[in-house]
Amino acid sequence: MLFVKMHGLGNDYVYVDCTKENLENPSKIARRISDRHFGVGSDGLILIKPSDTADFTMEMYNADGSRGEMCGNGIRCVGKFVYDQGLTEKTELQVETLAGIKELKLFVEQGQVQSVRVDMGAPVLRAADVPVISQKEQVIDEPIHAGNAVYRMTCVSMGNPHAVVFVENVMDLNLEELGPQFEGNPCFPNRVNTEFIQVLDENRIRMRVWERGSGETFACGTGACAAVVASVLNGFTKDRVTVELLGGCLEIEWDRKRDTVFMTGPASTVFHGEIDVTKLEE
Ligand SMILES: N[C@@H](CCC[C@H](N)C(=O)O)C(=O)O
Repeated sequence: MLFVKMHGLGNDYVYVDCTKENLENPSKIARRISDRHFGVGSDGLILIKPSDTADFTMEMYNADGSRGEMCGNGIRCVGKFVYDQGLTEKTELQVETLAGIKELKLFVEQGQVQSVRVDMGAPVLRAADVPVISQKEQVIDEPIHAGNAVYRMTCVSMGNPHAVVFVENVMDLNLEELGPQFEGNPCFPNRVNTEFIQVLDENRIRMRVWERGSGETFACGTGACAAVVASVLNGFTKDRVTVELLGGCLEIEWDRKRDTVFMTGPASTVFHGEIDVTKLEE
């Protein structure tokens, strides 16, 4: 299998051109290839496929082999991938995902993709649609028990489910312990991605993330969008916010008039490789 290892702010995936390759059992390959000791090492696997309704389809798998409906950092890399590989010459693209068709704009200078802006669509707040089990119509600043403590969360779907939790200092948290307590909490029927947010000022937040199916990652694009929506709803920030993640910064804007969220950030290639997937051990 030919692949390209890419990352968006350190949120790294193995990308496969499935307009050419045919992968059987991608969920199993995702688990094996993501292993950082016995595989390539990544937060998951992303397949680029043809689409009947858009320019391409993005199919994403977490490191545990589960399917993600959407991936913000991944979709920027898909834009760079199809442009760099000559699968398209377009700099404005539509990519089909399980969370609908997303529009990408590639900023290219001297043939190099510098950054990608994605229209991530409208945030979904209705609890049943996130999904999160609650008596409330929307979960905004509501309590949740995790471990021995009570946290307050705001739940947002960006096509995939997110719980956003505001804390004093994100660097003080033990995410290996805390993250799974949110991810596996019975109030989230589809599990959840959890963003821990420290508000720096009304234009800037700092975030660490525990991703459903992959654990702590260096960045999460859908998570950064959910975090900004939650920050606005809780009165902490304006609509345009710089999100500081472990791997760098994303610019997020919640356009309230059009009710859509724009995400802008980089996409990087690490290396090209070839692997015999039948020899990967689990
Ligand atoms: N890293 C991603 C999100 C990947 C999917 C997520 N773990 C899920 O299962 O929903 C991003 O950049 O958005």
